[in-house]
Amino acid sequence: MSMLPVAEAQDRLLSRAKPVRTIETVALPEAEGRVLAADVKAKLTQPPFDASAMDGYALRRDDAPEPGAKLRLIGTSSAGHGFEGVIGKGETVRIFTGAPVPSGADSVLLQEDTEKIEGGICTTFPVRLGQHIRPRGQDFVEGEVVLKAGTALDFSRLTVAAGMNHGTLEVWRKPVVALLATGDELLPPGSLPGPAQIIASSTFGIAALARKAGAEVFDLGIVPDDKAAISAAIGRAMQAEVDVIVTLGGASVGDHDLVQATLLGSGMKLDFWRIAMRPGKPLMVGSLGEVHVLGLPGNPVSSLVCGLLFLEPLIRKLASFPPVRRNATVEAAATLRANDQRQDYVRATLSRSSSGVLAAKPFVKQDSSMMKIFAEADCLIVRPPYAPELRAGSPCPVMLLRPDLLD
Ligand SMILES: Nc1nc2c(c(=O)[nH]1)N[C@H]1C(S)=C(S)[C@@H](COP(=O)(O)OP(=O)(O)OC[C@H]3O[C@@H](n4cnc5c(N)ncnc54)[C@H](O)[C@@H]3O)O[C@H]1N2
Ligand code: MOO
Repeated sequence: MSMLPVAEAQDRLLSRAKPVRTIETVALPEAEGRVLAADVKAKLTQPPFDASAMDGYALRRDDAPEPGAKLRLIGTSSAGHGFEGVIGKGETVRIFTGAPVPSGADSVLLQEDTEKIEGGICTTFPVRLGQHIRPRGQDFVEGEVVLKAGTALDFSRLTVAAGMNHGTLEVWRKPVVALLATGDELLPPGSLPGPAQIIASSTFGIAALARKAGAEVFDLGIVPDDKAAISAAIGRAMQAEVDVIVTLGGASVGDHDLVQATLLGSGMKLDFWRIAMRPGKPLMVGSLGEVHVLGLPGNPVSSLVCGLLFLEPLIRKLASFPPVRRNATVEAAATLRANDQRQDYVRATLSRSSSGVLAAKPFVKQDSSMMKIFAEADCLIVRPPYAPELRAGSPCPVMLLRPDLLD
């Protein structure tokens, strides 16, 4: 039985994937995690006026070059309430952080560097010309392109977008991923399973992966191993104009594995089926018109590993995000035996040795139905096809399951 190498399967899937190019206008709070579809120009200049950077006194530097200068207090400028007059020779205005610098002033002296005297202040520190003033437009000026199309919107980009006075932003539509769990034995969590029934779990992990990668999830629920039921669910996904259909289970060769046959009957073009990997061998990839179809194996760990290797990169490409960098090299904490023809993804924990080196320790049992071990794992040790024995202490390639949690 011929099996496609993992890298070739990934390339074939991704080379066909085109980023979604429908524009949506969304309110700023909904724009987090989205990708800009157009350049964003500043609608105003920031700061809109020369502003004080400190609480203190606005003055003319020539009036107080050295400590001991006495200045007459003629008013106050606070944020939102500027001083309308002009500062003349020997005069000062009380000023607060963010307040407009009054006309005539060219510097701000910290209040800590002054002493109050009758009718004004006496300086206790030399003044440098222009100190503690933020010039108008120091941040950005009206019409300036501050965020470019293609930028992913996170906390700092949303802040500057708001600061530029944008209440809405134009972003690419999220790819929509339909999820369908198949199997007579499956029940949703919270149900009372009968003797031959189990809980459908992998939908939740795949949905979480898909959302984190930038997709909107359309849950088609659970259908029995029945061609008409599978076909009807696929029809609902097509009608909803989803970008990707993901099926869970029924991908292998058993009498009840009907997913591929049903999809072919619905007009699916099969791209490939069966990958030289463990777990996840029965993965199937095809297309229904423009819609990508991924048939994931039923075993939860197999589904999730296929999700990490195929679904996540697909969604990120459709959503205009760069791939997640999950690959790292650590040390093997145990000796790993020589591999066969399938690329092995070995569940392992990571821990730091006393010398600070990260080492991956494989779980003894690697059955692809075992969710608990997968939840405890930090990484997958990647064992290429026909890799020779890897001795404990050797460099060891891994795929990180939670790359953002690694320091
Ligand atoms: N004769 C062969 N048998 C099998 C082969 C093979 O090559 N020849 N491949 C094996 C491999 S590898 C895998 S992986 C499994 C995958 O098979 P299916 O995709 O057809 O999965 P199912 O049979 O539907 O289910 C497998 C297992 O997983 C449970 N399951 C299904 N869906 C869910 C779900 N949504 N959440 C949790 N658990 C689920 C299901 O009850 C089964 O226990 O095939 C091997 N067989
Ligand atoms: O390839 Mo299967 O995914 O080993 O259990």
